Amino acid sequence: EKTRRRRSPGLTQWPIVGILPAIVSNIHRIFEGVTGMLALSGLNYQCRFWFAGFRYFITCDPANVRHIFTSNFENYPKGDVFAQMFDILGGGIFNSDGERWRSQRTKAQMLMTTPRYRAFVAQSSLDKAVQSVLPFLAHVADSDTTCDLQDVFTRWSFDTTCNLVFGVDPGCLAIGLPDVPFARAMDDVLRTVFVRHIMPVTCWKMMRRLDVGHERKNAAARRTADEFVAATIASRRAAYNKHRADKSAADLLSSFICDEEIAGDPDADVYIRDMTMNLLVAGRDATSSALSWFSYLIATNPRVEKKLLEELAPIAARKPVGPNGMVAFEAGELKNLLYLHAAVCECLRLYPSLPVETKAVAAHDVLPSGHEVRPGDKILVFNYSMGRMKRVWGADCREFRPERWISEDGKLRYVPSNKFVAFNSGPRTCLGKEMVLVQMKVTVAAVAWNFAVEVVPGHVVEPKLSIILHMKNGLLVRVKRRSGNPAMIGKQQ
Ligand code: HEM
Repeated sequence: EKTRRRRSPGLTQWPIVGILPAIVSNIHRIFEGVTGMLALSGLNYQCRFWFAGFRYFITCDPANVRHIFTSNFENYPKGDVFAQMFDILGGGIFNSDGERWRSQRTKAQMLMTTPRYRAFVAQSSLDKAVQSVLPFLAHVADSDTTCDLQDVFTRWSFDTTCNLVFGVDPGCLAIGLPDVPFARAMDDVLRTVFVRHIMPVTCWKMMRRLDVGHERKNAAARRTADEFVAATIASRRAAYNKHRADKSAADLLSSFICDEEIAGDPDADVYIRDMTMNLLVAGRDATSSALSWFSYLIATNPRVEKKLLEELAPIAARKPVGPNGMVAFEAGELKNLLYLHAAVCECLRLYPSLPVETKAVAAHDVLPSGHEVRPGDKILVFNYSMGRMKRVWGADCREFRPERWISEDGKLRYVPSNKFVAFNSGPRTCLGKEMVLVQMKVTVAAVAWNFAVEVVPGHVVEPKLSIILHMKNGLLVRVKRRSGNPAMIGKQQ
């Protein structure tokens, strides 16, 4: 086992410096490198950086995931270093542990599961598909040019998330693709967070103090982002104070402002700032990553595309064709489509938007795999690798095969969340999961039904080195309008 580990095609282990040289030389393919290493080392890998005095435990073992995220949840907080790296999130839900996290989660969950909010998500997803996504792609198709679909979905996601969280659509996905300072500021902030992940803490803190490099850009970006959020909160509060009786707005900011418990908090504005900023960060990049990988997978798997269109055909046949010759589907119409649901899950299994999750260790513990962890250790759960383990998903684990989610009797197969980790597992499971599934289904169904998407030949699609699983070179595609005739299923015009 030791010899195999040392010769791992993933990352080689050296005396004293451990896998550090391998990480540095494989940084461009770190996700695949770690996956190869975990496959050879039995799903878990412990490495020590003796000279730096800290230890990492890397895992994609479902038994350990259950233990860390659920059974012994209290022992594995996010930790202080996480909160320092993500300082943009303030004291919000992502950055908090213990009671502060629990109370925010309860509040956010309560507001995000009301029938009114669900209806708002469903309607705004449809509106955005009809008013922005389809017209934009029609423009690209008619002008016979290429476009970066990842950029399209990042803009879509920013507009959609801003609308759901702040009740404002900044219009990033307008034809002409305008520059939106708030969106650019958020990109700069998240780039800095990634750099902080791979740089020693003392080093980036020093750069922050000296206001140089990424940290300088980050400080300016944070000012832009904070000003936008503060101004939006102030104007909504003013509007609420003026028309106190009107509580019709369904966006989350309005719900926070109307909430009497929050209003009684002397730090209500800080609470609302942190909460909305966290939801914005949570929603924006994860959803755009998922939509980009889904489009890539559909474009390169004609068999799956055909089955998806066959499932949509009976619904499309009952619907009137829009004035622009296109058809969009409502969330309620897509809710029970099994193959569509399976394809979305299968995409997130192979391309989880958060490829890695980090946890701290509060007290000494022995994991189900037998490995010991101690306070000060850092745990890295490799969601990306979990979907690529034969021991977990079988010999065809690298294939995009939605059928694996469907049982022999044609029902959705139950898969535990410690094996399908895209939305996290246990008490910190993603709060946006149901909402994202609605948004994704409405968007991908509209795109797939109306357009054939082809990746530009020679364009290299590979993961970017980032905390979010974006594509390094974007997703350069050509789109062609399809006939609205279901008989044309799967055929490009
Ligand atoms: C495809 C899209 C998405 C994926 C794959 C995803 C996945 C995840 C994952 C893996 C976590 C755990 C992160 C961690 O603990 O570090 C998480 C947490 C969370 N997600 Fe999502 N997410 C998505 C979209 C959204 C959206 C649109 C929202 C709402 C606007 C949202 C709200 C949250 C919140 C509030 C948490 C924190 C939960 C907690 O700590 O208790 N997510 N999500």
